[in-house]
Amino acid sequence: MSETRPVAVLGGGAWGTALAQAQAMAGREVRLWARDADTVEAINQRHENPRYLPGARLNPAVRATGDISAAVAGAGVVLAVTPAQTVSGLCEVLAPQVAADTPVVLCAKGIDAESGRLLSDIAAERLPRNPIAALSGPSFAVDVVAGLPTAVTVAAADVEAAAALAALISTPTLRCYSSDDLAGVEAGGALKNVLAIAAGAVIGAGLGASAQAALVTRGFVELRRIAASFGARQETLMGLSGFGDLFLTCGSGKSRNFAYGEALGRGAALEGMRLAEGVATAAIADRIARERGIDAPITQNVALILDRAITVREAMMALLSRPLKSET
Ligand SMILES: NC(=O)C1=CN([C@@H]2O[C@H](COP(=O)(O)OP(=O)(O)OC[C@H]3O[C@@H](n4cnc5c(N)ncnc54)[C@H](OP(=O)(O)O)[C@@H]3O)[C@@H](O)[C@H]2O)C=CC1
Ligand SMILES: O=C(CO)COP(=O)(O)O
Repeated sequence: MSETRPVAVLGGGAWGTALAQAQAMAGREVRLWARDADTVEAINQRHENPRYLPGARLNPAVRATGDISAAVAGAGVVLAVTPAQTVSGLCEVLAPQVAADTPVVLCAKGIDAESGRLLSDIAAERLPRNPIAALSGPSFAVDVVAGLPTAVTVAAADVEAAAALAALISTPTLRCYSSDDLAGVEAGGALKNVLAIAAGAVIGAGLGASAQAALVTRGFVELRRIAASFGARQETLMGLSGFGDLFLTCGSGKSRNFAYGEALGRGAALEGMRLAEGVATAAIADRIARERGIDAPITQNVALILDRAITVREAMMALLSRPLKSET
């Protein structure tokens, strides 16, 4: 793995653009693949991505292309940054284009809805010759694109590969810790989105900050149960990609998931709102919890709210009236 080879970023949305910007600001050669021709043009000609990060000025070293093979040719690392439910298809497209030894770092936060598997499982199947890693942690694209500091975790099954990748991707403002708990890092990042919807819904429905804190805390217990069923280690879930990201997204309207939940709670129209990853994850996490016999009532109620089977207030009443037990 050489530090002089370009970084390929696949996905011209908010997070792909922000990660490309972070790499460019650290002096690295960056090739950003976006499928939308207007986005490619805006980035190359005007150094901006008005559709996904309006107002952000991009480093001219971020070069975009609509040709995925050109983006990944000779790259030292590939960052895959399209939404979770597109990762399987992206890996299929990538397989014949990418060199066998090039690490592919998954940056989406979700669980594959069709199979109920973690994205790294899907990627390892589609790209059997490539080292697979995941990047997750508290990091709003709008913060990272502006060069504001944060820290995330880069995980891979092999501890040395994870450390080498973390060093490769780290920048002076994006500090990358490493972990060999791939399942823990991925599951924490995916499941916190469901709780961010719940937290936003509570605020939107006017149920107050105390309810928000209680719900997020009990939701974190569920997150840890469901993540454990994927093989996650508990200490990973207490770190940046678990608690850290939960803390960020469950308390800020800058979170797309929180904003989605908040609109739901207010009874506002959801049309025109951008995809919140937690919507798909709530349904699949609820299904997984049932199949595996895991008690996850908050996840279940978020899925019901998203299905319009129950209102936010009804969900809260249902949660409050469950049989009392000691806290675990
Ligand atoms: N936004 C954030 O702050 C953060 C997001 N993430 C995660 O990163 C992932 C991506 O999120 P984000 O960048 O915000 O999403 P956006 O909605 O901002 O952008 C999604 C991008 O993916 C592209 N895309 C969608 N489907 C496909 C496809 N099938 N093939 C190729 N490209 C596709 C879209 O292209 P087009 O414009 O043509 O539709 C768009 O460029 C999510 O899993 C999210 O949870 C993680 C950390 C921070
Ligand atoms: O994952 C994120 C920040 O770490 C972004 O969260 P949202 O997708 O809810 O905006």
